Amino acid sequence: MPAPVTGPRTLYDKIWDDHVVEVMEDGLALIYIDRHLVHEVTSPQAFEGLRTAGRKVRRPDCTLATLDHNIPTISRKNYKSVDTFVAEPDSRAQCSAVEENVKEFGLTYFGLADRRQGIVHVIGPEQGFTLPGITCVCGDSHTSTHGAFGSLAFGIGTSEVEHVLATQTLLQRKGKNMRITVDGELVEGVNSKDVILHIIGLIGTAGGTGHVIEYAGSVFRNFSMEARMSVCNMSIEAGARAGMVAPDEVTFEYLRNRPLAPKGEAWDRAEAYWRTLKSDDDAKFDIEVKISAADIPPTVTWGTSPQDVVSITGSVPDPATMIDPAKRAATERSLAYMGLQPNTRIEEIVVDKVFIGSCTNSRIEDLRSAARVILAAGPDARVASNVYAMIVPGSGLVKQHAEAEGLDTIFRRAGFDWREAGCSMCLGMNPDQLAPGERCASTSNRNFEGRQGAGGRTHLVSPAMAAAAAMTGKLTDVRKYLSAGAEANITQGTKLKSTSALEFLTDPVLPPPQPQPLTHTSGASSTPLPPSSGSSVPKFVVVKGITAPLHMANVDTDMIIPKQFLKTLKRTGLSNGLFYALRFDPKTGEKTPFILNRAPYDQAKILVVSEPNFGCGSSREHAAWSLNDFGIRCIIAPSFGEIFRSNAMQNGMLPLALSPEECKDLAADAEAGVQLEVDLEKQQVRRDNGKPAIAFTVDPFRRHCLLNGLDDIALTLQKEDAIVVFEQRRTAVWPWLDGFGYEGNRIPIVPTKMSKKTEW
Ligand SMILES: CC(C)[C@H](C(=O)O)[C@@H](O)C(=O)O
Ligand code: SF4
Repeated sequence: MPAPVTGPRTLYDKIWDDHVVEVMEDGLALIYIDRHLVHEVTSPQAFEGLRTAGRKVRRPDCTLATLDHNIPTISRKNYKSVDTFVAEPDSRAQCSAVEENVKEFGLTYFGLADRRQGIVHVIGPEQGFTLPGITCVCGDSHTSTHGAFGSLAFGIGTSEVEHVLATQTLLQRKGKNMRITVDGELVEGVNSKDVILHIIGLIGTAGGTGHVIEYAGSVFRNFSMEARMSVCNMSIEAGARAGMVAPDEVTFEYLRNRPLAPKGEAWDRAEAYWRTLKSDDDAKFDIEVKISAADIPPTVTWGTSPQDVVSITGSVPDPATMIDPAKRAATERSLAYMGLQPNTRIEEIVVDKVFIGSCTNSRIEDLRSAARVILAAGPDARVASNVYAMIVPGSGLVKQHAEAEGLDTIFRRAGFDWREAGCSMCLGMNPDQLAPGERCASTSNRNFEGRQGAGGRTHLVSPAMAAAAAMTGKLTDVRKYLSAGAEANITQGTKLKSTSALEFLTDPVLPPPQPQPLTHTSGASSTPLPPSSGSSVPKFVVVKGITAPLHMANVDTDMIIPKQFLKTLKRTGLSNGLFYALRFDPKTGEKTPFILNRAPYDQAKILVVSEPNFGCGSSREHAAWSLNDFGIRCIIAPSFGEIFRSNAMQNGMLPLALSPEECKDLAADAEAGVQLEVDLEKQQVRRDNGKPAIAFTVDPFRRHCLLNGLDDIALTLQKEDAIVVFEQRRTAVWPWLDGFGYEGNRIPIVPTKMSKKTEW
């Protein structure tokens, strides 16, 4: 077991220590989860798992549900119900499933008729549901956003969602500490989005893997909460499951009087605790990165990974100048997908669409910053004739707030489409999508292939740069709009009212409703579900068979299973969707020569990836499910996206990290038709060509679970006594965390159903 930190501690160490329910022999810990956000894409199978096992939601008072990914962003003026409003049947089924689940399990829910509805990562902070010092999870990778409040917030897969719903805890191994310090003055036109894009460009999409990032230094101290959220949001794009900023006056000011934040004496107590939440002076970080603010330009992405960044004044990179063959091949592939020629000046790239929205940049400040650029361009500024530009506020309340400040008038007058809240074109699970070949300047966080629509091309930018691109029709240096003349335009133009968010946060805070047993009416009932993960985790002892090689770095989960396959209510039937864009020709639907389409690899049981960071990006457990459905039980790679890794193990699969040299060697063998035998019992990879076996080690607890087909929930339920003891202490030390909206809303804790004793 790793020695607990006894000397000076980091912020992460402190929050971790305050949440440990129990530590196992090998250092794995059961940690308590204070806040759980739920949305329609990653929760239906989890609730179904609870239902099948006859379990309840342990802490409805710590759980908040909404709809965000699948919903149309058209006007809700005539909104009556999800059934009539969400036209696409699979999206509708997921939304209806949430509506049934919140009733059946008695959860607080902000539905489409509620102005508090919005993207999970916007509404949590907005309501004061997110607080400093807490642990916060959601079946969504951008849960890292909430770390801006000095909380430990991270994305989880659907099996873990079920685990949290049932037990309010998670089994976790503590990560390492990384600190990124940005000091100095930012140059004009540079904001939080440029800062985080620059950081990802510097450390790479795997730079933070295995670490929790703390953002420190004068730049983050001077940032507003909105700006801190944009930075922490994209920690996952830097490979880190969580990012955080120590809470300070800015944090407290933002939270004071929010509906779900503590009030009165409880606030004073909470604030006193929150003030202790900072890294000690001599705390040890495993990695330190120091950046000078002056070195950060207005930044955009040119390629298909968030690390493909360049200054707005720069040019598209030239693969011919690259020595590393893997890097050269990846760049050539990205440029072909993006339809870009090497050395093209970035400011010459013409866009077709502009999207201002997403959990990165859809808050009031983001909208203000875009509006300011439009005002600076003068009263006659209009969206360029070649561009369709849309603005999608992050929540119904952000929308109302912006309208009260007159921002919608500025946008509409300039020709922007002003929409209702949701994830929208960030990933295009709803009708807001790019057509094949269309190019978009987007304030979202992912520029993966097909992310905003099959064949669509995404350039990630700040809201100010997006507004500038909308007006010129090209990627544009926003500094052009910040001259003295532009300043005069702003002061002479429409007078903006600055309004406090609190004016809109007036809805009463009610305790969660009583659970209501339901007769199912949605797709959830018409499509019978397979048993939950309950006790159905397959054992992994020895897997032997055809091994397919894959020579790609940073294979993201959008690539493993694209968005259109996330609308299922099941955990199975996804093999056709695996690597869909690579396996099927978009025009003819015919199979391509992709490795998994070719015999014998179409029967592969093992996948060997020669390059690092397999499964980065989104938390969709569908990535693991689709590989499993295809028949692949073991993936060998130099490194993995953390959420993917844990999702795979939750499904009885083995994600095996070997050295880059071993992976390259095994991939070359697989190319030559060599079959592998992965023996978890003996911790060996053997090959049938006589080369020596490769030894490996797997975390003892995980190995034990895989060998015996044990599921985490059953194991955790044996820890009921320890969980209750933790909850008693939590109520005594952090009383503001009990009860939805904390005050007078205490509800009895639902006792968890005990299961039969299973061995750890
Ligand atoms: C649908 C969800 C699993 C996913 C995520 O985890 O990130 C989505 O929000 C995304 O941005 O791709
Ligand atoms: S990244 Fe996009 S799709 Fe994912 S939660 Fe944020 S807005 Fe929604």
